[in-house]
Amino acid sequence: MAANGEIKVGSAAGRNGLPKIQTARQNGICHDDSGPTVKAQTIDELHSLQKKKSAPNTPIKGAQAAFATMCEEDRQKQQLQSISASLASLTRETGPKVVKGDPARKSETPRQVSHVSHHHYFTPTIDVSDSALKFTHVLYNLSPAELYEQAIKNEHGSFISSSGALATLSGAKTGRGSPNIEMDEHTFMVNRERAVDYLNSLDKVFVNDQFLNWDPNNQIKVRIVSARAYHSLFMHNMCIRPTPEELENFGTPDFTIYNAGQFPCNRYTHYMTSSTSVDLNLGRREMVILGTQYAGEMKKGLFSVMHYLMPKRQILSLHSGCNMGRDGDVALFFGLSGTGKTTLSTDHNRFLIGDDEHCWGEDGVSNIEGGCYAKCIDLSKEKEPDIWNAIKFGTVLENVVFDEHTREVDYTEKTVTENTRAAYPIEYIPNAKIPCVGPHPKNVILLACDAFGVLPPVSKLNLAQTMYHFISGYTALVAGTEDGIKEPQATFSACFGAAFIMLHPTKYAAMLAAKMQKHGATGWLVNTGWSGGSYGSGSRIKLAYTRKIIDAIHSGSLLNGNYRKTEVFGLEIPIEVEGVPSEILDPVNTWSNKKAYKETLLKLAGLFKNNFEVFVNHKIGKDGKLTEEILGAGPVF
Ligand SMILES: Nc1ncnc2c1ncn2[C@@H]1O[C@H](COP(=O)(O)OP(=O)(O)O)[C@@H](O)[C@H]1O
Ligand SMILES: C=C(OP(=O)(O)O)C(=O)O
Ligand SMILES: [Ca+2]
Ligand SMILES: [Mn+2]
Repeated sequence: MAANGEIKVGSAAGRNGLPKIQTARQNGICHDDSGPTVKAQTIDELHSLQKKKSAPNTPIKGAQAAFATMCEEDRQKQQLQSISASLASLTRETGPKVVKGDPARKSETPRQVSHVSHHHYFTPTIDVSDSALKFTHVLYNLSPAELYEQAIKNEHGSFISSSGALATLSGAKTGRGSPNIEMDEHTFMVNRERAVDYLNSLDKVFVNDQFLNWDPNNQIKVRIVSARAYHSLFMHNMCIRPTPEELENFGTPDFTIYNAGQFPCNRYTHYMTSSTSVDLNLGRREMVILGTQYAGEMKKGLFSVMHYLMPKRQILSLHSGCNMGRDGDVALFFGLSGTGKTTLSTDHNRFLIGDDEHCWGEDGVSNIEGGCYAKCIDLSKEKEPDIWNAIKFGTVLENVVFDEHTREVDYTEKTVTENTRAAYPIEYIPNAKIPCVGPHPKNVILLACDAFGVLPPVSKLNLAQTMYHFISGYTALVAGTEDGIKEPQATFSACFGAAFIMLHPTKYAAMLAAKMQKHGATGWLVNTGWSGGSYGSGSRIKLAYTRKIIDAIHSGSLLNGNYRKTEVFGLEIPIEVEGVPSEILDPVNTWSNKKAYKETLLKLAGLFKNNFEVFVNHKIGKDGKLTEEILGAGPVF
């Protein structure tokens, strides 16, 4: 019998097969079977015992507890002042009265308020409007578990999937628009005030203080103020997560996002053509989101900021995935959305540095982000096991459809959108390279999903060709027409990221050329799109084949193979690649209608030529000869 009166469940089964319960006795008094008494007088106290205090909210350390408490109070005060300043509207000097914690957890609020007012900080003063008297509770850098609870309690369409991910809906917008950068200051301020007033009107806002860029010398501090737990968890996953110590010394952010995505912009405001607006102000180091809850806006908005800040330091910002082999060979994967950056950089045989946004500086490459944002449409465990396994507790799963009872996700479902996504911390990929930095790239792979089906599955590029295709930034998506007939639609997006670049495309191209030359990197063009015909008659190149091609690039075996040149685009294509049927390496072989092939090839060549027209009068870097070569590196017909 247990001395303290606990209940023991006996191993001997009773007559009905269930374990026999031995009720403990003390001093001959039979106790009830509710177990040891807890040190609580009320149910609230009992609940409070459940939770152990932890960093970063109360980092009280050992014998220095008293001292640490004082520092902690000061630190909290400073932090709240900083957040209040972030939320200040333009008509007031300070922001709302911010309080840490969830207003729903009533027991916390008075303690926090009295604790802070002791420091003469939360004494309400009559200000210009009633809104200034209002408290806004700040949920500061909550953990994924806390954010799950907030989302499930308060946000419609939030559920736990069978694998433990947080399934959410982004609302009416399920994809990205393009951000406004060239609007006037006044209009920005109108939108900023609208977003800030909206956020201040809420009982609680989420604040994330995090970092961007794994290169410690070029890291920036970002603050994200948002109204939804979904947005807070998304950024928790996508940005670099500070340690408790780093958070303690965070100070003032370098850049702040105000995400008021549930609230529309005012369409009577100058420049506003819809109720959606994503505005970047580099001078104020702020971004304002109104009218769209698509979380990708935040990540790509910050990426634009990096495209401005990094080149000023001679660091090239890249819209690319990046991984590294066991021998330290680094590859970059450029490409527009859906071309395979995330899929192909997530490679079980290599170390993942990042799937989407990188910097290339003096010492090598660094990932800007702390997480990945994978497309989930038609995701399969067999073809993409690492991404599949990353969809677990902590991961945000956007706009997917699942069984209402089992919460099993059907990744083939496009009912909400085709752009279903998973956002997870990079360490959810087993072979992530932490810290996410690596040496200078050896291979620069340009990905195009050519739905016309005329680009070869792989071509080796010289430097001029690499620049030509980098500046062109081609891919072809499949868009539905009014008739419902789907046909390929060419997209050209300079530097594979026209929406994010802040300088003229040739500036980034010149930097890339210089770095590739200096470090002896080889350029490749890989078509992850159609083979055997355009969309409709041909089919998408098997992922398994593309992986074999990529393997051959990494290993160096493709560099030393035999090549021949294609007509029109003048691309060097290999005669053979291990594990890939040789006949598919030249697309003409895969088309049964050779005339249709030639017509389609010339059609695409024409689109390339038209697109490049705007660049013909630009010099690329200081090298006049390279500029000439680049202009000659396009299709000839
Ligand atoms: N041959 C292929 N190569 C790369 N991706 C392919 C291929 N065939 C099909 N896919 C699919 O195309 C999508 C590529 O998307 P993703 O890797 O997220 O692109 P990005 O990161 O460039 O936006 C994935 O859903 C992937 O499964
Ligand atoms: C987040 C995005 O990036 P990608 O599709 O390149 O992964 C996006 O385009 O919305
Ligand atoms: Ca993209
Ligand atoms: Mn991606």
